[in-house]
Amino acid sequence: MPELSKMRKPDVKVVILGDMNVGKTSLLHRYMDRKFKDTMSTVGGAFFLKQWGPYNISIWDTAGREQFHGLGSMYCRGAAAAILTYDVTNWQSLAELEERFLSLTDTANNDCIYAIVGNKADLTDPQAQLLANQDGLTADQRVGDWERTGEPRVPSACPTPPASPISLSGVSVNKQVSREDAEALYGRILRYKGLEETNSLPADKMCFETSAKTGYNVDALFETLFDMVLPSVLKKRTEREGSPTVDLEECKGTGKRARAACC
Ligand SMILES: Nc1nc2c(ncn2[C@@H]2O[C@H](COP(=O)(O)OP(=O)(O)OP(=O)(O)O)[C@@H](O)[C@H]2O)c(=O)[nH]1
Ligand SMILES: [Mg+2]
Repeated sequence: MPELSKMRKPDVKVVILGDMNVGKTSLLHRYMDRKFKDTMSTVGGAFFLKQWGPYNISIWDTAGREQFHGLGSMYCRGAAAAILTYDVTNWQSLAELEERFLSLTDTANNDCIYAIVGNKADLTDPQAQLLANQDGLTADQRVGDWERTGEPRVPSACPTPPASPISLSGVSVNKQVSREDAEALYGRILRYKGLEETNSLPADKMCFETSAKTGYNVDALFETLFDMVLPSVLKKRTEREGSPTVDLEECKGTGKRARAACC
């Protein structure tokens, strides 16, 4: 792990928000460490550093618990992208994004981009679950939300756990939020921000369904966003260095899988 003191200041900031238990920390672990790990409910916030080509991206994980709500706008300050995360099996977690988390992004950059992410797709989507079976995960790693050990949590995914791992033929259980619901929320976010839909990134590109557990769509989420924030990175760097020109080719396709530091 690179020493933080030797690392350059991050060029751009991405923040992940959403209700407790939706899987924000798990998504970050899956992306950064390539693993689905046991998590503890986040206290305050934490950040990860990702090297993306020649740039450093800081990704801020936040706590979904109500008691840390006051810190949210601080974590969003200066963000170039916000990942608004819900749990596809929990309708309330989508509603909370609008009711509780959207206003926190008032401190983000004016040109901040927004992704709406429905996590835990492995619980509802055969394709997302299939990856788990192909991944060579152990039965232990495949256990669901409700069976994990560690700090007790209030399970929001399902009121009652299934008796056995969900079979591919029966995975459409408990899906409470459709893509259309997420896309409709994206439209409302644009309106809240005073943005025209026609001049903004389209909803179908900015709404993702992911599984931190199987890895489904996780790389696509982060890497699509990183590519989208590059103009913001370049603008910031130009402002900082006072350079009138930037080389857009410089940042394409290099070091995409570079290891990142986290703390
Ligand atoms: N089935 C399934 N469970 C998941 C997935 N992602 C996370 N979980 C489980 O959901 C629970 C909460 O995950 P976290 O990543 O800690 O959730 P969080 O959003 O960071 O929660 P806070 O830190 O409290 O805000 C844990 O039991 C995870 O194992 C997923 O993609 N699929
Ligand atoms: Mg967390």
